[in-house]
Amino acid sequence: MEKKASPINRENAVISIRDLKKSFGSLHVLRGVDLNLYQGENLVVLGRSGTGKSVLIKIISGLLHPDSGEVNVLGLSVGSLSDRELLQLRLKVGFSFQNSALYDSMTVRENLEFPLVRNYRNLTRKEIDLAVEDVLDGVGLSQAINQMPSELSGGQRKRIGIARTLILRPEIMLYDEPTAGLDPITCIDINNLINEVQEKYNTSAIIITHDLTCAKMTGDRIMMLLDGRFERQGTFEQVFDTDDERVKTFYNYNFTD
Ligand SMILES: Nc1ncnc2c1ncn2[C@@H]1O[C@H](COP(=O)(O)OP(=O)(O)OP(=O)(O)O)[C@@H](O)[C@H]1O
Repeated sequence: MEKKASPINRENAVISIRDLKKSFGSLHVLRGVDLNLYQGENLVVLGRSGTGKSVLIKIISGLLHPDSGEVNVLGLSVGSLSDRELLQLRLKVGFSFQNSALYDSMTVRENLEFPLVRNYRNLTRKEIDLAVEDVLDGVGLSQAINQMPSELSGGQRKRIGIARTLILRPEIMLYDEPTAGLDPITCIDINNLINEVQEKYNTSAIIITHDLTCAKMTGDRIMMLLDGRFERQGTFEQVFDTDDERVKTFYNYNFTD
């Protein structure tokens, strides 16, 4: 169940965030967040529902604007980019959505082609086919190429959703609740896939979750959002080795290992 060590370059932070704040009216969601994601690292962001995990990754990908603070992604300050520069950056930062975001009226092949054709207009038919076949093989679903999303299981849809993000060969993957709504065995399959993606595609990743098995299996490092800040971070054991009642409650209600 423990994650095996990955080659991580701690000299190179692909994402660095300093004193990030974000409120919605009187709701102060992020109250001074600091974070470094190192090249090659799987970083798990844990937190109870509503603590601002999704807000954080939306800010990283430029979908939401922070109130204050510095957000640096692949050497670029996200807040100062033009719309065009932001689109270019988003090609390198893959966002794997909670609901897989597949188009129901398209086959698996068409779903995978879509981001490629939209972003790279000069590709040949052969290049597109090869990219689709490669990424499907990468997520272990070559046989599903002509199926419709409605014919797939929840776990398979999740895999195709990840493949659709991977087809653009992002340097960074942002996984929003990758195991939400899946049975425990399928969760383990998806956790293994996240680790395989890290290894095979050399991605750095932020994995947003409140699933502690997912955190333990996929995280090289874990950061826990508590009251709008990262108050605990380290290995799984380090994060939970505490008398802090907020952390103990989270552990006791979640973990059934
Ligand atoms: N665009 C928005 N406008 C107003 N409030 C928002 C907006 N986006 C998020 N919020 C609020 O910010 C808080 C944090 O939301 P967020 O979706 O980041 O939580 P989360 O930690 O991802 O929770 P979950 O695990 O349930 O997805 C919530 O109270 C939410 O209602």
